[in-house]
Amino acid sequence: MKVSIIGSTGYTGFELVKILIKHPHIEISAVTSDSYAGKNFSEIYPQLTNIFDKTIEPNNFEQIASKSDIIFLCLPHAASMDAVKYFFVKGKICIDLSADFRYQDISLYEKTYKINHKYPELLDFTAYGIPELFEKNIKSAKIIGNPGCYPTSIIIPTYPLLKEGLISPEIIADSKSGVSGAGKKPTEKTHFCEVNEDFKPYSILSHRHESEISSILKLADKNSKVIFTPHLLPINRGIESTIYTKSDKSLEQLYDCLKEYYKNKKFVRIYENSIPSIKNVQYTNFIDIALFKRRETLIIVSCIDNLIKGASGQAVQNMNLLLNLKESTALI
Ligand SMILES: NC(=O)C1=CN([C@@H]2O[C@H](COP(=O)(O)OP(=O)(O)OC[C@H]3O[C@@H](n4cnc5c(N)ncnc54)[C@H](OP(=O)(O)O)[C@@H]3O)[C@@H](O)[C@H]2O)C=CC1
Ligand SMILES: CC(=O)N[C@@H](CCC(=O)OP(=O)(O)O)C(=O)O
Repeated sequence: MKVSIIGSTGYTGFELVKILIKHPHIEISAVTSDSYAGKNFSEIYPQLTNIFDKTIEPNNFEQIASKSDIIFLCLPHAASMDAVKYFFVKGKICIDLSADFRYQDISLYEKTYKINHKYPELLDFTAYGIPELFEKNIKSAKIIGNPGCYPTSIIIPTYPLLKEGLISPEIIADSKSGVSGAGKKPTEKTHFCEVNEDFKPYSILSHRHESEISSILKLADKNSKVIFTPHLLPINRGIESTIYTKSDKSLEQLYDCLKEYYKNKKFVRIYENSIPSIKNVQYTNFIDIALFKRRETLIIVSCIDNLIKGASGQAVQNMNLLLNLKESTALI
């Protein structure tokens, strides 16, 4: 299969290239960026010198469509919409890493992102891309709304417990992310001097991922309510989420539920005797989860690499499912 990566010069694009050059059934036919068109990809990422030296192309959708079966879109929110529409009409499969196709409820998307969705009719062909939970939908979709990084770390451990009615629907998620979560372009909030040697929450009670998490968890338990507080960690990559809720079930019952739900799911690792940490998942597609309980209070700890399980790794996992390949092809 031939794939193209639109917005390839950003962090998720770079990770996609590194994964897809190892994929036995994939050829990367184009990588794009308007700012770097004409340059060699390895000039931007010298780590790939003599490994992936393809010339970067401009975002000419007609040319890209003519040489691709699958398109990964690594563009900011709103910028993806027109591209997805174009490639969908041409019969291509789109895996969109932005938030533009993550919501089935258009008004919730529009309220959260404060933009109008131009193509609500495409949502009928779209699946939310957590392969461990929505395999059937993903396999028949034409467009994958690849999840946000924080939502991935929170939804995977809580969805089964909510669905089985084992925990309270009121969830508080306290998450910390490395700075690559904010993309390659530094801002006033993310440049080195602002982040280094500091640690703080941001977007308290107003982060856009709260509605994404809530909308998916409501599929498991319609009464679920989420409070989500993100923090910026002075590290490059990785997310740790500490999630609090109540449960009158034993720790063993809760573990049994997760172990049963994810028993054949390679990338979900349930720790019973260790505490997950970012270092254990960096550069991998794993999500590591552990549970702790005192009286009625349940604490769930989960860790992912925001750029792999939280973005590009999960995107390739979704592609593998769509192509009926082994889910873990090219991924560790
Ligand atoms: N970083 C992360 O951990 C995660 C990111 N995501 C999402 O994935 C997407 C990509 O993120 P990331 O790689 O971090 O972003 P980056 O900012 O690192 O890269 C963005 C890419 O998109 C291009 N681009 C930016 N604006 C436009 C535009 N208006 N039109 C066309 N191209 C544009 C840039 O091209 P140029 O070379 O021209 O600058 C660059 O190639 C985003 O939607 C992000 O929210 C999802 C999960 C996790
Ligand atoms: C550290 C940091 O800034 N993180 C980003 C989330 C990145 C991500 O996964 O999300 P999207 O694909 O929804 O952008 C943020 O808080 O906006």
